[in-house]
Amino acid sequence: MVSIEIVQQWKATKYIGIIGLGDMGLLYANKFSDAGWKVICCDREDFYEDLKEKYASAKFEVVQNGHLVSRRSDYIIYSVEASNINKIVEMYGPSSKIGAIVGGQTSCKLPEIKAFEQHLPKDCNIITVHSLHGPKVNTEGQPLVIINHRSQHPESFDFVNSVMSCLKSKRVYLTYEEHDIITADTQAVTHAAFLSMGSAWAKVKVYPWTLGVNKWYGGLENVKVNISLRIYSNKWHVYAGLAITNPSAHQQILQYATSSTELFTLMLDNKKQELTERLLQARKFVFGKHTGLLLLDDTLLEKYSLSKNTVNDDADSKPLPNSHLSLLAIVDSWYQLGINPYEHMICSTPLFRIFLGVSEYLFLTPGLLEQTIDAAIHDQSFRKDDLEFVISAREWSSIVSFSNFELYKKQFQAVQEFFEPMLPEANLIGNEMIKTILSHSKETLTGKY
Ligand SMILES: NC(=O)C1=CN([C@@H]2O[C@H](COP(=O)(O)OP(=O)(O)OC[C@H]3O[C@@H](n4cnc5c(N)ncnc54)[C@H](OP(=O)(O)O)[C@@H]3O)[C@@H](O)[C@H]2O)C=CC1
Ligand SMILES: O=C(O)C(=O)Cc1ccc(O)cc1
Repeated sequence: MVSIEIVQQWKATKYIGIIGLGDMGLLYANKFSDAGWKVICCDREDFYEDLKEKYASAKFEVVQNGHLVSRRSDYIIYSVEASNINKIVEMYGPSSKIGAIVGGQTSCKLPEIKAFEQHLPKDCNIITVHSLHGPKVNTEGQPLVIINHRSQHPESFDFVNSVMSCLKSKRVYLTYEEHDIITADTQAVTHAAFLSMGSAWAKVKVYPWTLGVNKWYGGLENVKVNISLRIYSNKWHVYAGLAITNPSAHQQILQYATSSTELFTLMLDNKKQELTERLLQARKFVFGKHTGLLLLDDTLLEKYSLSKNTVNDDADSKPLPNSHLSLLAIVDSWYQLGINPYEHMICSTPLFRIFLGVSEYLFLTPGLLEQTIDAAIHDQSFRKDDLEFVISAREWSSIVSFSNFELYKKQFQAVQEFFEPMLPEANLIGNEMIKTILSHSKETLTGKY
């Protein structure tokens, strides 16, 4: 433990540098400077005049470029696009102050660490971080991974911990290899599922919340819509970077596409028994040891609908049972890959916890899985949508496997455009939903895992 006096001394004498003043860079710049640290930031040199004006009254300083940040900062954090990390570290890394600590915020650590090892002077320490949440989520209590990769002095690690403590996040100490495997299991596959739902809806040109109480109605459906739109309201490069640059993520996303295809084929072939046996095995593997309360419940989520309809408006129509292929496929994927998702809870994002919560609800609510399998086999209402979903899951998997950033961007932005008019409202409702879920699941999460 470092004494308060030492921390005060560090705050008075040391500088934190942030290269990349986008969403996450700005979050850190505000948090650190509010906590009394001296912070120097930059974004692209072309933006300097605008940024200087925009942040004239901020507590942090804006300078022209990464060279100027690097030569003055004792801890330098690269908060830039994952696909550009090598190029940007190559550019500014050699300007790092002698003995500086260097880290980054990119979501996959292998390319970041490689860039640091290749381009930083040998006297630099490498201690990198990853906040496992988006820029608008309260940092308090969320997981923050800290990777102490190369440090000459124990003090460097204490220093980074002192800086990060103002986020009040739950610090998790891992190697970069552990980090990348876990985030492939959690983040990458979660995004693949919700990206596939969104592109399937965009392809059939359906805003699912507009179909009255017949289809996609109720708590689980609200989660699918809200999270999918939340992802599409973000920047494509965040999702592309974390999936494409992480080799472990390719396998996970491919398995998700394969599970979706195979389960859908069993539905088409009317193989109810085979489908049931496969899903029961998956349930036993993933949820077999589950005890206590569920992470989420359907009624909690009922009110977060974008739909203006209520069941009373349309008393004659009954919601059609969904096959929930997207949720069946994730549990099957975990089973096929031998992944216990609860083991990753310490290092999970809000979206992953919600995805696990709704899957848990589907598999553990008495009778619901059986009812879902029945609908999947006998009810054709979601067949066309499921087909589009399978195609989309396979498309995303191919794009990621071929590491095609351009196609990723094109596909992402086409869907984004389709949902554009709804994104602001969806985000408001989605934020409320996430807040409720997170506060509801806090005790369950910390108590159980
Ligand atoms: N958004 C999220 O939810 C999270 C993101 N991350 C990771 O954090 C990193 C940053 O993400 P985020 O803040 O969302 O992305 P942003 O696009 O908002 O921020 C990145 C910023 O870096 C700037 N930049 C590009 N090149 C340079 C350069 N040479 N010098 C200085 N600045 C430069 C970009 O400018 P320009 O736009 O012009 O290229 C942009 O403003 C990514 O690696 C992402 O994966 C991690 C956790 C959560
Ligand atoms: O919670 C999620 O999965 C998000 O979508 C936000 C996010 C994006 C990238 C990260 O590296 C961490 C969190």
